[in-house]
Amino acid sequence: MNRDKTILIINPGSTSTKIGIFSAGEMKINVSVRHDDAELRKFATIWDQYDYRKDALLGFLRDHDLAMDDIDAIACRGGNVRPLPGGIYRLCPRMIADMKSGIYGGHPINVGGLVAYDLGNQYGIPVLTADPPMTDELCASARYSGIPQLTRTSSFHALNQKATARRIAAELGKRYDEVNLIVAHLGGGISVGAHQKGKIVDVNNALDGDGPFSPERAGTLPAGDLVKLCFSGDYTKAEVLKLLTGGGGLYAYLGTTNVIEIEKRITAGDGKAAEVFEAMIYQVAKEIGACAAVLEGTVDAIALTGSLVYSERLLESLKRKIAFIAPVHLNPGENEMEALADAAMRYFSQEEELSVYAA
Ligand SMILES: Nc1ncnc2c1ncn2[C@@H]1O[C@H](COP(=O)(O)OP(=O)(O)O)[C@@H](O)[C@H]1O
Ligand SMILES: CCCC(=O)OP(=O)(O)O
Repeated sequence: MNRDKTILIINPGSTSTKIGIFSAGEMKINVSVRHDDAELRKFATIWDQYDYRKDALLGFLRDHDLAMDDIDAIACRGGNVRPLPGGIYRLCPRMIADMKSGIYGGHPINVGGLVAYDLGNQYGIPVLTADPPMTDELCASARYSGIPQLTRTSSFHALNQKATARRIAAELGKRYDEVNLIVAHLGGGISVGAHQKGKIVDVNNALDGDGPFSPERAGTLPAGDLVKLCFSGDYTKAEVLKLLTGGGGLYAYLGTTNVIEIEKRITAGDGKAAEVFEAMIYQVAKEIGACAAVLEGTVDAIALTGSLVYSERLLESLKRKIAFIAPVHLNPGENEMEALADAAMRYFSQEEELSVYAA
């Protein structure tokens, strides 16, 4: 193992930018810069966040007395590229063009990918990603929507889903490809995946109006009513898309994505906040139940991960609804930073070959 490499890890989420430094075989620094709703809402598109997210990164380096010349590689979580097998990829012009096209989704990880790519070019170092969000292992049935014009795709927290699943399998004393797991990533976006013997055979498209609603996303909507809303003349296409991603979910009902703030309101007796928060948990539980059916009832464990897992209120309610399915394992926060560092080290030690991005 090549232990002398220093890796800069960039992980922009919808409500945070996580930045890390992995060096001499361990994670030396791992910080999460939280972004205020008001701050992020100043930007009309995710691309307008380029300078903002880059400044957060360069500010982090300055604060820790680091310079880009100290860095051997950058590892980042994204972005939204065409559906691909899991693995380690080196960001390339085709990936960047696909991120910029917006065809595969518009999430700040694209901006993070571009910031990383530009810095990589400027300093002549590789920029890597691993198990990006479009990692696609869906089974044939999962691709059907109900009309041939629309195909279900996977766009989700693939990196954390896989890393968490491997960790839970190890806790069970088994290999990942020996177990059936349900993993719920509960963060700014929510994804619930059915992992069958090492493959994520079904998962909601966490970005684009599918699955449970989340702090900032609408999740699945009543289709007929959505069509009427689109044609009502009251909304532009961009406004409707914003309702699905960014302006949906807890934000739409309560005006904030900040769950710590929402919990304070609930404790202070805010009945609406309590009802909306409970509705989100209810939808997550339903999605977990659906994954149990996909796995035909053979579920070794359910893993709950993401920052919402720090909420005792959420855990108490969610566990009550799902504990009958399988033992519930908690993994609050995420494993993304370590997973990206591990991938970069596997690249340097040539333990794993780079996957090639399809033309
Ligand atoms: N200690 C905590 N307790 C409850 N909720 C939290 C806590 N910390 C963060 N959150 C909530 O978790 C969500 C962000 O989750 P995170 O996994 O960090 O996602 P993202 O990558 O989307 O930024 C936000 O809604 C935030 O308010
Ligand atoms: C494309 C899915 C990635 C995602 O939704 O990440 P966050 O929940 O961190 O915004």
